[in-house]
Order: sequence, then C-alpha cells, then structure tokens
Amino acid sequence: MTPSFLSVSSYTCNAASDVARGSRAATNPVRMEKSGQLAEQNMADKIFSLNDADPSSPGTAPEHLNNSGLRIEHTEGKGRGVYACREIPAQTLIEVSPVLLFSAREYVEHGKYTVLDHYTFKWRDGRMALALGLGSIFNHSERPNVSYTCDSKTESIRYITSRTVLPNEELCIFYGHKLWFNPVDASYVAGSEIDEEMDDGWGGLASLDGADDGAALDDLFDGYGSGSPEEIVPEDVLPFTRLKLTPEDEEEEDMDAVRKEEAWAVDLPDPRLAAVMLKWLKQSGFDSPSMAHLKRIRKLDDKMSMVLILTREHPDPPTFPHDINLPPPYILTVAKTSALTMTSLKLKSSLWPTIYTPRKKFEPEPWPRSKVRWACEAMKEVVKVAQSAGQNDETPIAAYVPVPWDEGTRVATRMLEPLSAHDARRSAAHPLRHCIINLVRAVGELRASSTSADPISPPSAIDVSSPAPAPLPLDQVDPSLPRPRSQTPSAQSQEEVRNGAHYLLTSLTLFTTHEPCVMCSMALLHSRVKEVFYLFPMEKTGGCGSITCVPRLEGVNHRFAVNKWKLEGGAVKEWMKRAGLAVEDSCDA
Ligand SMILES: C[S@@+](CC[C@H](N)C(=O)[O-])C[C@H]1O[C@@H](n2cnc3c(N)ncnc32)[C@H](O)[C@@H]1O
Repeated sequence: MTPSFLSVSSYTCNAASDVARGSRAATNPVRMEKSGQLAEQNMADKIFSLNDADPSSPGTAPEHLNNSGLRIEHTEGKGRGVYACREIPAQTLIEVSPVLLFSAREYVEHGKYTVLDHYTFKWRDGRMALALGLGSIFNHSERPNVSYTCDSKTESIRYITSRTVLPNEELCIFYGHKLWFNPVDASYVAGSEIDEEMDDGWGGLASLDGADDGAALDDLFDGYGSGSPEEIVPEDVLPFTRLKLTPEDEEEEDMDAVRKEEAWAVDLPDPRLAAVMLKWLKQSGFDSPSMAHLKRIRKLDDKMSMVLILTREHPDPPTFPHDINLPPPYILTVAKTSALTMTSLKLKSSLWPTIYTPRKKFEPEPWPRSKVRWACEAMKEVVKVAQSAGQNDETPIAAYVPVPWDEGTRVATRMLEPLSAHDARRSAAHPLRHCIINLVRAVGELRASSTSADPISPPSAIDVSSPAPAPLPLDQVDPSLPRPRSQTPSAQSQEEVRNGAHYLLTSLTLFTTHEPCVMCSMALLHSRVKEVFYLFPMEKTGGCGSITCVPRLEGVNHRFAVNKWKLEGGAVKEWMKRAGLAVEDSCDA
C-alpha cells in the first residue's frame, strides 16, 4: 500500500515556482516507474517520483497538479513538505484531499506496522484514513499556518490557510501533541508531555477532530453516522472520555495503594466476652455501618481481639462497662473499604480481617453507534443554545436534557421533549442563575405541572431556552414547596413528590457546554441525574473533575457518571473562542 512512485505528466503552477523547480530539477535525475519499469530520466520530461519509505531521506520532490500555488519541496530533517509558490491570503482553501479509509481491523492487521503509520490518522468513526493528494505531505508545526476540516460526507479533508502565507514559506498543519518524531525547529521532544487524551492510540497522526478548524459544529460532532446503528463503538473511539467515578473501582493491589484508616480495638482475654461485647457495642451505638467491611473479631495465635469503632467517629478511647474486665483499648490501622480482589483481600486482612466483595471490574456501558449519534446531536444542540445565549448578551453557557435515547427510559421518565436552559446571571442579575440550576428548575416545573400519567413535555408557558427567562423565586425550585402551577397533580404524584421518590432528573442524561461548578454539581446530585457530558473543563471552578468531583466525594448518596467530550488537537480554548463560548473561569464569572 506504500506509494513508491508517482508519475505526473504535466502540472500547473506559476512562473516563480517553475523557476525555483527548474533550477533544482536541472541537476537532479529522477526515477520513474511506468508499467512496472524503472527508468532514470531528466526533469525536463516532467515525470517525477516520490522518494521511498523514509520521509526524511533527501530526494527529489515530485511536481503536482495543485493549482493553488503550492509546490512540494524537500527540507533537511523533514523530508517532503508543502510550500507556497506565492503569497496566499488567510482563509484560502488550498487543497481538498480525498481520503482512503481502512477499517480498524484491516489497519491493525496490515497497516499499523508499515510506513502507513506515519501518514494515517483516526477518522471519526474509528476507521483509519490516509489523505491522498497533498494531504499526506503537509509537515507538522507547533505554530501551523494551515487548518483542516474533515468532511465525512465526501470523505475528504479541506485545508485552509489560517493566516497570510508568504512566498516560499512552508505550509504546515498541527499533528497533535503526541509526536513519534523529533520535529525540526521546535521546542518539543518526542515522548515528552504525552497527554493521554490526545494520544490516538495508534502512533499515527492525531485524530483530526476539528478542534483547530474554527467552530464548525458539524465537523466537531459528525462522523458517527455511517455504519450500522447497532454496532458498538469501541471505547477509544467514543467522542468522550469517562471519568472514573468510584474510588472503589481503583486497584488496591499493593500496600501503598490500600486506603487505610484508624480504629479502636481491644483484646479479649476471655473468648466468652465476645458475645457480651457484641451486645454492648450495639447498645452503645458502636455498630456503625462505616465498619461493615470489617470483621468484628480477629483470632490470632489464640489471641482474640475486637475492633470497636473508627477513630474519626470516636476520637476518644471508648469506656467499657465497669462489670466487664478488659485491658485498655488501643488504636490500629484497618482497610477503609472491602476487598475486591484476592490480592487486596490478603493485603487488607493482614491489617485486620476484611470482607471480600468480589465483583466484576468496572465495565463501561457499551455505546452503539446510534447512541453516539444521539449524544453528538445533543452536544450540537447545547452548543447552539449557548451560542444563541451569547448573542443575546448572556454568558454563553448552556445545558440540555435530550429525550432519552432508549424507549425504556423514555417511558419510565416520561420525558418526551428535550429541555434546555442557558445561563441567565446577566439578564436576571442573579448570581445563582447558572444554566444547570435553571434547567433543574425547569424540570421541576414540568414535573410539578404534570400528573404521573402524563408524558413530560414542556408547556409553552415555560420557555427555558428563551434568551432572558423571567426569574422565578427560588422557593419554586423545590418540589416539596407549594407548586407554581395550578394543575392539580394526582394523589400518586403528590406522594412521589412528598417522599422524594420522584427525583427530578432520575435516569436522564444532561449535556452542558462547560463543566458544572460545585454548586451545579450538587444540584445535579440532588436531582439524581444519571450522567453528565461536558465540553469544556473549568479548571478553577469545575465540580466534575477539575477542582473536585462532587459525585465522587465520600459520603454522597448518589453518584452520576461524568463524561468529558474529546476535543483533540490541543486547541480547545481557541475553539471555544471561535465558537463564541469562551467564558472566564472564575467564581465571579
Ligand atoms: C505525514 S508525513 C509528512 C510528509 C513527509 N515529510 C514526507 O516526506 O512524506 C509525516 C512524516 O513527516 C516527517 N515530519 C513531519 N513534520 C515534521 C517536522 N516538523 N519535523 C521533522 N519531521 C517532520 C516525519 O518523519 C513524519 O513521520
């Protein structure tokens, strides 16, 4: 599949580039292959070849048919590259390269270990792509002057100058952060600064996820449309990464990794004291559920001991009844959680006998293509809501709850229409009008205004995505408080609301442009949302992985899944700016 030789019988270019090529060509013999024959000929014949597999080996660059003022030149240390024959204005479409697509399997079995790996990159749907035309000849630069967009419909890549390019300047794109070579004239060293999220896992060019291309929504979120809707999209190809939520999912397979804490214990000189002490523990309220993962009694070389209570729950030494003759209690280290594996069981039980709760390792929910498509559409929608809010002088942040992907959840949640809300802090002059709070409030409104038999669909009176929603008093957010609407809910739904069984976002998925802040993350937790997808991390305020991860905190009574959308190419902030979604990441923002 490696293209060794290429024949071109004519080319179009301007005079300046002809001069440049002519002077070089006059001294360089070139190779030609035609019908399997290899021949040596002069440049005057205008038949040129590509140098062979090693792109950095000096050789003669071929002429080509691109008529946008581009030529191929050989540069020391880089191999062939694309150069400007003349000045090219910014935003000029300079090349459209069709791509050749390989299935992931075909690539792994046949392509990966060949020179193809220097030229291919991951297409959005998981296939590997080889750009034809000049596409594969653009070299990498940390400061590229060309951006690109993938067009899934035409299976091609469009290359556009991102600034004015001067005559004879090299045209470069940005490959990503994980390079497999040391770039010429760059501060980067291959292998350093590897960002796992930007690692496409193939070693080839980073995925062209369009982050560089300006805010073309379709480019960012398309690409999952082709192929069978039922086909499971491989985890590494999904357009988002899942945050590990429960600390219990983490491996505790060496003593350093075992999470520990301290507890009070006492030795029992007489085994008959065990029953007495167990009764006393119960009566004294020392049977805390936080010790459910520990066995109460340990027998070691005929010595019996009992663990009493965690020191964090009872910092002072427990005082025993006068009629029980026991030595003073002491502090020992115990495991903080039960053991999930045999290795961790051994480690934890060497501290104190620990309960074994084997279970399947975290297995992420498989995502069929149709569901990925659904999520892409939802992301596009939330971006549009945020953009429209920005155009209406609001902070461009939005949240969106789509109609659930699967029928079962649609029926169970009665969510038959999507809901969206945007940030309204400016128009409402209210610091708490974050989009998620607004959305939770809107869902509350809907729940309150419908009977349990009704489908949830937004009444026209509640336009949660209007540019400046009229602020409602906060007390109307709480479903347990008097309802804002006149409809009388059924006795059953009243009951549901009163006992809290009918949580607002139970089983629903929420998409948002920016990582929810801590307040919004708590609101989502209280609303029992199933999962959250966000585009942009908020490093200074985010409560879903940045400054903290609320659904991961110890002691919370609900966990929701957090998924961060993949915006690869290292230009997330740039993309945000172009999409009109840049917001200041501060508590006052
Ligand atoms: C897609 S090809 C680009 C065209 C290639 N120069 C050629 O002659 O075929 C990618 C390869 O080009 C080389 N390359 C690209 N950008 C480079 C850079 N900034 N510095 C050094 N080598 C580079 C690397 O060898 C890389 O594997």
